[in-house]
Amino acid sequence: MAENFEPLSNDLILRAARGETVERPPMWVMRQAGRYLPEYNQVKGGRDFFSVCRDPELASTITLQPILRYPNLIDAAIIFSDILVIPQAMGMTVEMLEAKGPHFPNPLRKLEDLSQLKSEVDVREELAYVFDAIRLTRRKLAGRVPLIGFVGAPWTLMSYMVEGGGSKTFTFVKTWIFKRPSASHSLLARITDVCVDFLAHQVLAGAQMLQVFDSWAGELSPHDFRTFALPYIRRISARVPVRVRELGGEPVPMTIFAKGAWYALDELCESGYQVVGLDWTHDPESAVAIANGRVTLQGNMDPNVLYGGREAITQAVERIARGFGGGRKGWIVNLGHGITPSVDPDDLKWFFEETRRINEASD
Ligand SMILES: Cc1c2[nH]c(c1CCC(=O)O)Cc1[nH]c(c(CCC(=O)O)c1C)Cc1[nH]c(c(CCC(=O)O)c1C)Cc1[nH]c(c(C)c1CCC(=O)O)C2
Repeated sequence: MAENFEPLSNDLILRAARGETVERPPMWVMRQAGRYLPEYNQVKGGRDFFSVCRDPELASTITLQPILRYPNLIDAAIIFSDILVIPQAMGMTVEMLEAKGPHFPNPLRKLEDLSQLKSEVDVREELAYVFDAIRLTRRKLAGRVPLIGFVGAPWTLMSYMVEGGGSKTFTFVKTWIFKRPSASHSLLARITDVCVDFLAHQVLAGAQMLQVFDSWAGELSPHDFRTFALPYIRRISARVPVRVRELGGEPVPMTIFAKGAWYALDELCESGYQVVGLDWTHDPESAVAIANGRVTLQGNMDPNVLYGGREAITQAVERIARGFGGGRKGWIVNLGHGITPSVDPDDLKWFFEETRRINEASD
């Protein structure tokens, strides 16, 4: 059963996601709890990344850090975790190497490698630590802002599982999809089942909005995106609300962020999500025209503008706010991808303050 938490004092992002006209556009940034924050580095210390994810007390503390540092500027928290907890729950070993990123010692290179995957994944048991972290975070947030849960999209997760980490060429995973399309579809379907169950249980634990990260969508041609990514993205949005109701909960708004899939914006607007995330390769004006009121858009300043200094940030924020038409309807402010580790937290504060100032001036 879902626990009773304090009512929200700020539900701006939920109203914006539902397509309502709001007093100002809500804002948060992807990876807002992370290495650019000295308080994150302090809490993490020398600890292993995934052991921090598995510790609900630490994970909830880190989730709240940006909310406490930027009071009244951020309109949502996102649970501190990682998209790679799913491959782990399915039976794979994933390590986070200092300064190198994720590493799978036994990636899925051959069909036989699939034998390391569990035939049945008990999400409630394997990922109980995420649900505990969500419950604890909701208690600590005490209704300040909604809490976002998330998952990696099947194509992105399959890429990591096959490549064994990040990649520049995606040769191994592309070998899979082009040489073994039918085995690829079965693997994507297995991953999708776990994603659906995981997202639904996050809602039952207290997640008030959900985001699906398809970080490697842009590596596929439009045709291959439609074949190997989009069907599973759609399956998730179709099944999660059904599964949430089955478990006795109420469905929540969902966001799809398919990085690099600018060519698929029209289809993403019809993929069953209330919010579509945009990376910085979109012109806000054209994206608004394509979306044409079907969804709320989220984004999309290039995170690297945060390295350009205050004047550059102000100019970008002004231009983007104009592009989204002032943002009283259909816009959630964010970056076009995650904030990177060397950003000065005061420059992010400037981004938030300038966004607030500009959107209030347009009243
Ligand atoms: C692709 C992906 C991953 N993880 C994630 C994605 C999708 C978003 C995207 O496209 O960037 C999602 C993610 N990872 C993390 C969050 C936490 C919540 C938040 O957004 O604040 C979220 C939402 C924490 C993290 N996940 C990771 C860190 C840094 C690890 C550390 O502290 O040592 C954090 C704070 C590690 C991670 N995890 C992953 C990579 C490639 C890396 C290493 C490189 C990097 O740091 O950017 C996989």
